[in-house]
Amino acid sequence: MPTAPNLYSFDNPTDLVKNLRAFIIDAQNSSLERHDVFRVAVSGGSLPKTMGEALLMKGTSKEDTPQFAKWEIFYADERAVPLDHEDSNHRLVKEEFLDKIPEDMDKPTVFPIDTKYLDDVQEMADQYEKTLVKSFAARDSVRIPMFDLILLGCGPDGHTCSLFPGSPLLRETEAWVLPIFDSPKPPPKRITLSLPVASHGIKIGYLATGAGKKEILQKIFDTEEGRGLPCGLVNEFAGERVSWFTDSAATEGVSFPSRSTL
Ligand SMILES: O=C(O)[C@H](O)[C@@H](O)[C@H](O)[C@H](O)COP(=O)(O)O
Repeated sequence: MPTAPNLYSFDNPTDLVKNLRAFIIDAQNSSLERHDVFRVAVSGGSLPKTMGEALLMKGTSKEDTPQFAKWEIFYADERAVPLDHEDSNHRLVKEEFLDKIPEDMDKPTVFPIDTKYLDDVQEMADQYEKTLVKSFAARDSVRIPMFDLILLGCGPDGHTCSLFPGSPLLRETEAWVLPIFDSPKPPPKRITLSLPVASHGIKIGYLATGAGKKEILQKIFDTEEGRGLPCGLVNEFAGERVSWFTDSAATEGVSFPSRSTL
């Protein structure tokens, strides 16, 4: 029986960024000890900017420094648009993080979508799944890929990745990557990790800050209905493997009992 997710609520953005960094570096260090590679999946939204802020701070020791040469970055969800399009999650990650990595540091290996398949999102999802198979199955022969870290956001309706409330995609048990043709959040065509993969990370970090997240966090943590929303399902399946990085504006009124700081 999984134990409850961790909900960290910070009073100021600097503390949140520092703690998010510690969480990511800790996940990196234990992954490198285990298999000498750090496989991370990231979402879009507000996450890439904060992730950039967290990882571009100077480290104080080797243990406190990102070893980017060993990082493999995948997309937890991506919009079916060119990589330099304003809606592209890859563009966001590139501008907010990758392009800002100092010259004297190594660069992560990044796996963007193949834009050959922009007009065929089913094929795009299948091809992205093949990219995962190459990285995971060859090394680990796994049924469900287990990312070392999955960094996600939470939409105002409780969606996560591009898994939206009520979507039949939430029932998927086999595929690793799924196409979306009619996303309620634009743009409509996307690909996303399936729920089993999104909730299978060794560590899962959520970023949800600001008063705009207050109602949905209350719902997810305090109501039965919220526990059935995509973010609530990740909480339920992954339990203590999930850590929420939030601020006081977002958690005001949440009565979740194990609220704490790192
Ligand atoms: O590409 C996307 O649309 C995202 O991956 C999506 O799942 C996002 O993470 C949430 O909508 C939260 O977004 P914010 O962090 O901007 O609220």
